Formats: sequence, structure tokens, C-alpha cells
Amino acid sequence: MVSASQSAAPAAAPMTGEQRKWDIDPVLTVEHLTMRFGGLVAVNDLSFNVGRGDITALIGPNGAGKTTVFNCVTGFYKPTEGRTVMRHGAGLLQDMVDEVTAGGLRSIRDGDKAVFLLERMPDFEISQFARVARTFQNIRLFGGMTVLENLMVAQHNTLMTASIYTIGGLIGLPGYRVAEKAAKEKAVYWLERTRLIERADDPAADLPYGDQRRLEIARAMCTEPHLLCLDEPAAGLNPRESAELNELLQFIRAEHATSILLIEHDMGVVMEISDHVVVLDYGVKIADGDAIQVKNDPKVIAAYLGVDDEAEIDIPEVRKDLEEVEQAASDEGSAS
Ligand SMILES: Nc1ncnc2c1ncn2[C@@H]1O[C@H](COP(=O)(O)OP(=O)(O)OP(=O)(O)O)[C@@H](O)[C@H]1O
Repeated sequence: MVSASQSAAPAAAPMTGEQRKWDIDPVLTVEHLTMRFGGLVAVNDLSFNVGRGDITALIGPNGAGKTTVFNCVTGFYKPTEGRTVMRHGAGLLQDMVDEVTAGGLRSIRDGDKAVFLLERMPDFEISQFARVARTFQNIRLFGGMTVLENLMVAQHNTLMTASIYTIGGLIGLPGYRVAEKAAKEKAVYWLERTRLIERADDPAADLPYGDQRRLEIARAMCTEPHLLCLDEPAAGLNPRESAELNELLQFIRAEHATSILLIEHDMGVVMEISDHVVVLDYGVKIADGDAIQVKNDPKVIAAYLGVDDEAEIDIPEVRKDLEEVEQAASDEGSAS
């Protein structure tokens, strides 16, 4: 674990002389995160920030450790080492971070500000209190329930609180009825935003794949997360669905106080919508910057060059870079 005396300073040195926005106002700071599975080091001393209100992409070749990072942030895995700080409230909130770390606490509140050390919290507390929501690489909906029911179940915690954890819901406590109405309104709002309102009464399993992906995002958004973690949201989508996803994520960024961290292989999506890109290779961070900086980073190009999987290499931006690298090598060869 990171000791109390260790600094929560910006997780990565700026690429330029200036401090970057995500280092000044991070909603999430991953510091010195290491995850070992027996002898395998899946993530090795990884540090990065997720800027408040940003779309941050975590990319890298297959097996680079991206999902492991998600599993550590969302409490599915307990990291071997490292500290993961989630903040509600602007700025670094350094005094609160130091206090919660030194005090051996899970979280600390001061008015409407709060700091959470996620590695000390079980997964349900991370979603309920730290307000981190996630979707999975393999869709996990309640297939037999309707689309609307999936969104109501997502708001279970709020409804249980309103029923005072009794049969208050069944006997129709006034507070419960108000909460239930608000939950339905929120569900309808997200069904409209995700263009699923016409399918509200259909079983979730009957939806086409792209609609199920959007339903997962709608379900996560019904919990009003401060941080939304999306594991390959564009996987399996056609170009039209992919463009709709971009629009949806940009809408969430513009209209809601939700920061987004996404794992994505589709570089079209990453380059178009990301404010910040972090690149992993073999569990180690090899680049951290805006989309243009990262796209032109030789270490990133080399990491993708080393991948055997054609699907991974066949990314337009990366392919173009690879062609340039190969052309330069061949020109050099013919000149000598
Ligand atoms: N529960 C586990 N037990 C053992 N090894 C694991 C476990 N989870 C992940 N790994 C290993 O950790 C490494 C990183 O895997 P991870 O799934 O995080 O990579 P990834 O970047 O998300 O890959 P992909 O893009 O293919 O999803 C891999 O070598 C993987 O086999």
C-alpha cells in the first residue's frame, strides 16, 4: 500500500512544461497500482489521473492489463499494491486525501466534498458511495426482464432507502411512491437519450446487440455515477452504431457531471472523443497525453507493431503510422 507520507502529486510527469488539466482536477487518481496473479505481473506500478468531466481512454494491445485496471478500480480485484483515490469535489483535495490515508479510513466527507480510497472498499460500496459505475466487456443485463425493469433494478439502492428497508414499498409509503416515480422518470429519460424508449416493455434479451450495449450504459447512468467505466463499449458495433455511441458519450460529458474512463480497441472512437489517452503495454504505462500526442508516440506505434493479431493492427491511424515506419525503413535500406 502507498504510505500516508507518499505524495498524491500528479500521477505522471507532464509531456509539456505545463500541468495538464487531468493532473490539476482529477476525479480519479491511480497511484503505483500493481496487480500480480501468482508469478504474473498483470499491472506494474501504474499511475495516471482521470480528469473531472473528461473522457479518458485506456488503450493497449490484448493482454496489456486494461481490464485488470478496471477490476481494481471497481473493487472486483484487491490490488497487490497501490492507492486509488476517488474525489467528489473539484481539485486535488490533498488535505482530505492525506487524512483518510493516514487515518486508515475508507472515506472522508467535508460538506459536499468527499474522498474515497477504493482499494480499501468492497465493490458494492464503490458503486453506492464512491459512485463509480461500470459496464462489462461481455454484456451483463437481466435478459428475462424488460428494458425498463433493468433500469428500475439499477436504482434498487435508492428505492430500498425510500422504503426504509421494510415492506414500505408494498404498503405504499408516501416517500417510497415519490422515489419510485422519480426512478421511473429517470429511467424514461435515459431510454429516450439512448433511443430505446420504443423497446421499454420488451425483454432485454430480445434487443439487437448494439441496443443492449446502449442499455448497459443507460443502466449505469441511472445510478448517477461520478465516474463511468466502460469496458470496450464499441466492441461488435457497426459504423452507424459506433457513431451513435460517440454521440451518447459526448452528450454524457456535456450534460452530466459524469467523467468517463473507457477501454477501447476502436481507435476511431478513441481518437474522436477522448480528451486524454493512457497507453498500457505488458502492464506498464508507455504513453499518457492527448490523442494526438499518443497517436504519434513511437513507443505506442512499436507496441502495436509487436501485436500478432491482425484485428489489433488494422486500426486506421495506427496502420497509417505503421506504413510510414515501414516505408522509412525500406527507403533507408535501398539508400544504403
Ligand atoms: N484472474 C486472473 N487470473 C490470472 N491471470 C489473469 C487474471 N485476469 C487477468 N489475467 C492476466 O493478466 C494479463 C492482463 O489481462 P487483462 O485482461 O487485464 O488484459 P487486457 O488489456 O484487458 O486484454 P484484452 O484487450 O484482451 O481484454 C493477461 O496476461 C491475463 O491473462
